[in-house]
This record gives sequence, structure tokens and C-alpha cells, in this order.
Amino acid sequence: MEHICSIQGMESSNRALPRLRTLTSFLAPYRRTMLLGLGLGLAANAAGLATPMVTKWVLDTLGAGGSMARPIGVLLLLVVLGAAVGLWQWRLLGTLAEHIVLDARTAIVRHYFRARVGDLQRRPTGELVTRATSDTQLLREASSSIVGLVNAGIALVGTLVLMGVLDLFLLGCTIAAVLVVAAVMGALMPRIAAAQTAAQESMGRLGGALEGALRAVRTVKASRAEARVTERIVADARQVATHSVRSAVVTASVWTIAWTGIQLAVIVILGVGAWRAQRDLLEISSLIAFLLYVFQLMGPITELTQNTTALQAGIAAAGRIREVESMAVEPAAPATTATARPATPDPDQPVLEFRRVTARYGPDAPPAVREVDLVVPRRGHTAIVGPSGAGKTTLFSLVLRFLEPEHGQLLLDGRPYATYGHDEVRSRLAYVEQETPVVPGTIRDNLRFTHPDASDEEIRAVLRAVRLDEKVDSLPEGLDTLLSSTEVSGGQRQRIALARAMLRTPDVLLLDEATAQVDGLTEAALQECVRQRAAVGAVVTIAHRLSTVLDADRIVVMENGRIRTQGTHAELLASDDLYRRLVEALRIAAEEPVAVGA
Ligand SMILES: Nc1ncnc2c1ncn2[C@@H]1O[C@H](COP(=O)(O)OP(=O)(O)OP(=O)(O)O)[C@@H](O)[C@H]1O
Repeated sequence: MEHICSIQGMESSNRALPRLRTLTSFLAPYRRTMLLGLGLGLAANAAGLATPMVTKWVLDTLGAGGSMARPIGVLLLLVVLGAAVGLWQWRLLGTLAEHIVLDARTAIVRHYFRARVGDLQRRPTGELVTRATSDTQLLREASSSIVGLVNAGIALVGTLVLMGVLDLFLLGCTIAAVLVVAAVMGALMPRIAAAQTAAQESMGRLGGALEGALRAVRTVKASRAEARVTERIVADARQVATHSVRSAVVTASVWTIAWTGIQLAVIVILGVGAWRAQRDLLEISSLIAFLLYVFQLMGPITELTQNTTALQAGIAAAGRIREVESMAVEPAAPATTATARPATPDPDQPVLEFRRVTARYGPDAPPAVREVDLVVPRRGHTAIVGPSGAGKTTLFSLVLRFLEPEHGQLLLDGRPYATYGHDEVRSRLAYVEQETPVVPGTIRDNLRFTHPDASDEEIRAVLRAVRLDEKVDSLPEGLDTLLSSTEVSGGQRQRIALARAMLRTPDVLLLDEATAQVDGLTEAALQECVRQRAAVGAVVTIAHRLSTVLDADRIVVMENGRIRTQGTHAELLASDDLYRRLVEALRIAAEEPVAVGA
């Protein structure tokens, strides 16, 4: 462990110790395998260390004119044993490293999907992806590096001891050379670590920028911004390259110093050794064995260098991976949960209720909604309207528990949200997002996304309801058509998302209408589905279309995070100025020519 401690000392950052602990926490479950790896490494080392001594035996036997069979046999045995044990260790540690990478990736992916939506959305998606894909790779080398460091340390000490057995004077020369090399390497190592950390951080930024730009590729092209965007992202790539080049240059210097130092040491030792042999202070066979040890010294020194570099990269990566764990997760279901849901809920009791709810997105942010009181009846269509930033989406986020109220509470079936688990609440809702309503995969995957056990009949029924059955039948691969590979229009995507939400009867259908104009067929399908659902359950829409507002049983007008007023279309037209202006804006939008396409 001495080597590990000295490496901590090299880390310029004062966070090195907790970061190393972070790394070792990934390795802890594999302690036994690592110990076995260490044992195998020591055995391979022992075989390697014995080889020069046996070579000396061969030479001495040759000088004495004895039989060569035994020493040569032992030499061969050592080579074969060393190779077999080395191979075993290599495979063991290679497999172990992959398990550790897999563990880290699994932990990250699990954490992402347990994290709060707000925490995830605050960070660029590409950066989150880089942490799971690229940072975890650095753990691979780091995992075997600890074993490698201990092995190399022991091999180094073993080699020096055996050199001492052969000739103490030459050992003194060797140690002096090793100390000089080690001092130079020690001075350069922290710079490698700093450059690698910076490179990984730039890599995260590169991932984030590239992912964001590719997502918005249509806007990028329409704005003729390809060159600017490319330049900005390439600048991030250049940053990665700059830091990586710095790391490569310092690494090259470390290696060159190590190699040259050893070569110089060999020449000095050869000269000094020859001079001592001439004076009969040293046998020729001992000098040869000593020189073999000097060459062998490169092995542990190389390993120490490589493993230290890998360990530093791993420590940096482990720190970044652990940052993921600082993202708060959604709380587990309360232990005292819930009496079973009544088979026939009281029809007069609201399905959802907001009681003086105030919520904000961060401790320093202003409230996004304030003192909201809202009742959503068990049946019927409630439309929410309001200017941009009024807090409509925030209401949905609260219902879906993406955001928790700061004050006040929400109730489902008359029971406070706090008494339900997140899953329990969401199992009663269906949600159609405005921006990205479909998930990667086939049409079937999308339709079964909420209810993986849905039958083909159920799927057909909802496709019919959103008037997509004929379109899907006309596709060569039908339901197995990949959404990415086919020409599925924005309106059709909306309808697929709606079909998914309609698949099993949710208590509340939450529909965030697309702000963009949709084709006539989509609009009609939406309207009909909403009507059907509203007849048997609750539908809440964030309305961006006049037809939706006209269809609603009650309309909630929001302004500056508060509910300004509520009522029917006729009541609000007569009583509320803001509502009249909003409807006028929707009317103008509705009168604009709309492209029709199925
Ligand atoms: N993720 C977020 N982080 C911080 N503030 C947010 C976040 N989302 C919304 N807000 C803020 O909360 C307020 C309400 O936003 P909200 O998205 O609920 O409005 P909206 O009525 O849905 O607007 P729009 O019609 O433009 O979608 C706004 O001031 C907005 O800036």
C-alpha cells in the first residue's frame, strides 16, 4: 500500500483521498479475486526473479564442466510456469476489470432513472451519457492497476534484494540510478493526472454539446449555422486534444527518462562490474546475472509507471462517476402506504386536488406556481390556458411528481400525495408530452411502453381510435416498423403517443398539446379521443388549440403562477379580459392555413 499512499501524495488535488476511496469502493466487492490476482502476480514474479540466479547456475556449471541437464531443465520449467501463471493472472484481472466497468455502468444507469427529473434535466444529456460510457472505461485499467502496483513494488524490492546478494557495491550504483529516475517521474506524475482530469472533463462537455446540436439538427441547418456549430463543437474536441496531448507528452517524457536512466545505469554497472571482475572482486557469472536483473528492473519500473498513470485516470473518473450519485433520487414509497384503493371511488369526490400549492424549481428561484387551489373532477375535460410562463407545465410536473410542492399539498382520491409512492400515483395517470412524445424503438414498443403486457387486440383498438390503423397496416413491417427508420410525421407521432396513453383506462389523462400546428386528421383524432376519455374519466389538457378550449367542460386560466379564474368558455368570454385575448390569439392561429397529411 506504500505505493498507493505515495500516489495520493502526488495528486495535486486535495480531494485525492476521498476519490481513491471512491475508486476502491468499486473494487471492494472483488477483494478476493484481486487477492488471487496478487498471489498469481507474486508467483509469476518469483519465477522471473529466480531466472537470472538459475542462469548463473548454468554458467557456473558450464565453467565447472558439470552436467547442464538439471539447470537448463529448471530454467525451462521456470519459463513455462511463469508464462502459465502470468496468463492466468492476465485473464483473471482482465475479466475482473470488465465486471467493474459493468458494475459502474449499471449503477449509473440505475441512478439516472431513479433520479429526480429536475436534477437530470439540469445537466446536458450528452455529458450524462459520457459519464456512463467513457468515464467508466477508465475504471478498467485502474482496477488492475492496484494489483499491478503492489506486484511491481514487490518485484522491484525482490530484484534489488537479489542484486544485493550478488554484489552490494553494484546494488548501491543501481539504487542511486533508480532514485534519480523515480524523483524525476514523481515530479512529472501530477501533471499527467491533471491533464487527464481536464481531458475527461472536456470530453463530457464535447458529448453534451454534440448531443444537443444533433438533437436540434433541423434548426441548425435551417439557420445555416452548420459551420458555427461545428466550429464550437470542434473547439471542445480541440480542448480534449490539448489536454490529451499534454498528458501524452508528459507520459512520453516519463518513459524516455525511465528507459534512458536504466540504459545509462546498465552502462555504468557494466563498466564498474568489469572493473571489479578484473580485480577478482566479482565472478563473471555474477556480473551477467546482475546485468540480467538490471534489465529485469525495467519490468517493475514500467509497471509502476503504467499503473500509476492508470490509477490516476481511474481516480479522476471515479470522482466524476460518484458525482452522479450526488443527484437526489425520488423517495421510496412511504412505509405506511395506503389502504387499498376503493373498488368504486365516490363519483363526487375529485380525482385530483391542489390545496394552496406553491412550488419552485430551486431554492433561489421564484415560485413557478403560487397558492394554487384546483379541483379536477372524476369525469370531464379540464383545459388549462395561460400566457407562456404562466405555470401550466409546472402544474403537470406537480401532478406527475416530477416536482414536489414547497407549501400546500396535492390529493389523489382525497388522500394526500405524501401517502402514496411515486409509482402508485403515476400508475393512475397517463401523460402525453408536448415535445418528445415517442420513445426509441418500434411502433409496437411505443404502444406497449406503459403496459408491456398489452394484447394485440388492445393495440389495434387504440390505433383505430387515433385513426392510425390503416397507416400502420400499409407499412411493410407494420407494428414492427422502427420509428426512427420510417417517415412518421410529427402529427403521427403525437397520435402514437396518444394511443399509448389511451391503452388502458387511466384515471387522469394529462395531455400537453403540441404548440406546433397539427394536421387536420390528427386534430380530429385528438378531439374525438379526448371526448371519449372525458366521458368516462378525467382529462386535463394544456390547451394550445381553439378546438380543445371550445370542447372543454371547464377552463382554468393561469397567469404569473396563479389561477386567475375558472369557468366555461361562455362564462370566461363574458367575464375575463385575458381569456378573451388568449382565445383571440388561438383563433388567429387556427385560421392560418394548415397542411393536411395523414
Ligand atoms: N426546469 C425549470 N427550471 C427552472 N425554472 C423553470 C423550469 N421550468 C419552468 N420554469 C419557470 O417556471 C415558470 C412557469 O413555467 P411553466 O413551464 O410552468 O410555464 P408554462 O405556462 O407551461 O409556459 P409555456 O406555455 O411557455 O410552456 C416560468 O417562469 C419558468 O421560467
